[in-house]
Amino acid sequence: MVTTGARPGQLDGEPDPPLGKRRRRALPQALAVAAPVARPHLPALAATSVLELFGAGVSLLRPWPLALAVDHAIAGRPATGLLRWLNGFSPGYVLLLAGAATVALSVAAGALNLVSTVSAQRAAEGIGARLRESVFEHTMELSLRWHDRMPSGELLSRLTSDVARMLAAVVAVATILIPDTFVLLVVLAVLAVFDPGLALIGVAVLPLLVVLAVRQRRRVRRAQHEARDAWGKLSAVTNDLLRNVRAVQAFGRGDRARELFARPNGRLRDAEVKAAAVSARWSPIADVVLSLGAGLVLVVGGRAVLSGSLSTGDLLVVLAYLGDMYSPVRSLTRLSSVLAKAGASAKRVDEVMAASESVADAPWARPLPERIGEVRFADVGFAYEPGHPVLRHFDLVVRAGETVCLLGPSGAGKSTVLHLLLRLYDVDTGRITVDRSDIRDLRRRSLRRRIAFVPQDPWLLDATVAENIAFGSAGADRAAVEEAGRQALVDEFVHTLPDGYDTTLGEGGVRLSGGQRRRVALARAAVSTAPLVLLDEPTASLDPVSSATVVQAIRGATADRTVLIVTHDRDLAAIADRVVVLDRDPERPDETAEGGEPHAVDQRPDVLPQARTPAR
Ligand SMILES: Nc1ncnc2c1ncn2[C@@H]1O[C@H](COP(=O)(O)OP(=O)(O)OP(=O)(O)O)[C@@H](O)[C@H]1O
Repeated sequence: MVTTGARPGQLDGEPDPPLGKRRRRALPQALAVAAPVARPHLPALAATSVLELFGAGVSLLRPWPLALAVDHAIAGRPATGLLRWLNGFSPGYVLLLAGAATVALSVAAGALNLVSTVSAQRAAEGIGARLRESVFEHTMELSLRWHDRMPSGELLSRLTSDVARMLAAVVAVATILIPDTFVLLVVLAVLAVFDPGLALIGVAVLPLLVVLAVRQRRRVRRAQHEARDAWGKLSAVTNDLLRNVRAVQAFGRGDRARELFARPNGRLRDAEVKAAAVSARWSPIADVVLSLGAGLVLVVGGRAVLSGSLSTGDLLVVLAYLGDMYSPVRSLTRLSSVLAKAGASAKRVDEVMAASESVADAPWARPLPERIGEVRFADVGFAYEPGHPVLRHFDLVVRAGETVCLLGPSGAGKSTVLHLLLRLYDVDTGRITVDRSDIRDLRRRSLRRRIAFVPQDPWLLDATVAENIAFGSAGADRAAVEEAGRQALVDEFVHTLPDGYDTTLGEGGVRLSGGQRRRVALARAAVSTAPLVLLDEPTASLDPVSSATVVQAIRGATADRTVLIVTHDRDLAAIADRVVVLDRDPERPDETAEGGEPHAVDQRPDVLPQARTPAR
């Protein structure tokens, strides 16, 4: 479980320092991000590496049947050492044995490779699932200010494709790094024992290769950074356009949407082409350098065969081992490219994981009791953007059991008042108290559990009507859901849906009308037994008859509860015990784009909106 916490002394809204100033290099960064979630899968990865080692060991035996066939069966040289027992057999039989051994070694190596690849993939998928879970959990804890800055499409691309690239690196490390390093070392040792001179000639090209590989890795990483960023931007734009497909079609602006899509799409194409070219350039370079070594061995070894100091079979074995050595060298340099890609992705995932802007619980935070009394905003100041205050010196008291209606012009900050009480954002100055306790000293979860909230844009999940209503209260059973549906007039339309309360609503509740969505959101509040109810324009987009019924329903559902309503609806305002106008103070200078600063004015509901009393 990855926990989120603000840096000591960090406030909500205080952004994290620029990444470059505090982050690690790409590879350690990849390890730092993946290590905590990879730990439980380390035994499986270790088992994979052991299987790969066996596979590599079997592969290393492959040249020997060839030498057997050439030297003993074809050239007629007597076998020595461990193979002396073959001398009693005919050349045909030795050839048969060599052929059978070649097949058997291939089958064994293939089987080991299959098992190890499946096992590595399984471990990697386990790590991936946990990593995605950790990143997701972390983002759920991050402040809305952070989410306001981070486009959801960009976040989605980090959560999915960047994590996938990191997994590719995990699999590659288990299946390439460890076994191939082993193969390389064994082949070097065998070559050194077998023919030290030829071995030295063969490996002389390796330092050059290492220098080139390091330079290549840097280039790949840079190109991959650009490509990953381009991916993120395209995802963000696509997500935005898809979410607004109705607006695009309604305004007939498919051309503009195509234009908006085409720009990041083109940039991604260019970035990917560049990244692919950088990666592709490597393969021929490595091959040329390696063939240089093999060519030298062929010349020097061939001369030794001609002079009789080396057998043809031995030269073939040296060349085969050089081939065996070059193959892991090639894959190790390719691995460096995979790691560079993973490093670029890890940086993007780490950027999310390292974000610590959260409306965090204070270490001393305590739970809020079940029953709550007075809610007070005292001299509250708040700005989404520095220098653009939305609320300043805002005071409001809502007593236990009271229904208070918040009125005011669009943009005055009414919804913001509700968001601050929910601690979706923290106040910049002043304080909000519940029963004299500053809400920053209370556990967020307990605070939010004591509040039923109907937002202005009802957020519905792609789930059934019943599941959407039950979202308002963790313990709600079917009977409670249907009762809440009855109270919020969901009953009126639910029977027209194909599966009633079990109808899936589609993304964002797209299968419902605006008014129907609002009723489902109201039912969410009705099903909750929270003592404090916050309603943001609950009767908007309802027809007058439904609105009147909903007003009555709200009355019934909120009896004995403390209610704060934001509305422009006079009928709804009439049920309030008190009306507070959140206005912009005309006597103060215009410091915001839209006018003066907002302040609260109490009014009696029956004299709306002319008469005003001084701010509380
Ligand atoms: N996430 C945000 N980031 C930056 N500014 C925001 C954000 N949300 C709201 N604002 C700004 O804060 C101001 C108050 O917004 P708020 O939604 O509280 O107004 P409101 O009184 O509820 O308006 P309405 O009656 O139109 O719903 C507006 O000027 C708005 O542009």
